Amino acid sequence: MMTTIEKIRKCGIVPVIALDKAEDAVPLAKALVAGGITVAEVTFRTSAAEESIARIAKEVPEMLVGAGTVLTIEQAEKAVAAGAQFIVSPGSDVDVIRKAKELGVVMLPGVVTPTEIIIGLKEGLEIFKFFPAGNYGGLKTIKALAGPFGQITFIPTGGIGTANMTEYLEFNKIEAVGGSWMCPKELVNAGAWEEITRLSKEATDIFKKVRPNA
Ligand SMILES: O=C(O)C(=O)C[C@H](O)[C@H](O)COP(=O)(O)O
Repeated sequence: MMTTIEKIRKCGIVPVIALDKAEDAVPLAKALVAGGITVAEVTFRTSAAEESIARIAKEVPEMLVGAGTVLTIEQAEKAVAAGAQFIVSPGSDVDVIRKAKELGVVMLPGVVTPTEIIIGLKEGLEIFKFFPAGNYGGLKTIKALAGPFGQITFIPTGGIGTANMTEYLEFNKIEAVGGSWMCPKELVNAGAWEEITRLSKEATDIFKKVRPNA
């Protein structure tokens, strides 16, 4: 069986999902899967997050579902109880990192500075979300961080899309790229599932071109 990280690596793309209605969770997950995306980060930015994670975990078993924007240990507990298999946070909080470990799920805390990376390393982590990637220097900054921190890898998120995902994926210290471009809120709220599948397929086609052996 593949581990959570192996699944993320194989998919190469982590869609960041914000759902206003839990009823949209399963159709959205199926639209992503139809376009080849088998990972989803459902953000705790909306109150529908918990129920959305539960529905995807139950009804779309081929999807690896995780929770995003997890800022507190309570959210981490709720996410994992609902079925989240990984936890993403925009930043690094030691309590949340430890809670994820205790709950036995992968934790991907957000970092942009060496100090934040050192905090994560101390907690035994090796994979970090680099967020918001575009605003903090993108690939150039990731390459600079990879110098002193040769043992770690990144999932950059923020400001990534079809136009620049290739340059990120060409760097071997990048596990996958994250973003919301294939499932923007307007399309989700409009129930534009076919368009989301089309955008997902476009992204997975680019990923496969850069990493044909993933
Ligand atoms: O909610 C979180 O925890 C986040 O980290 C934010 C998202 O990852 C970014 O908003 C995605 O960035 P875009 O693809 O530029 O929309």
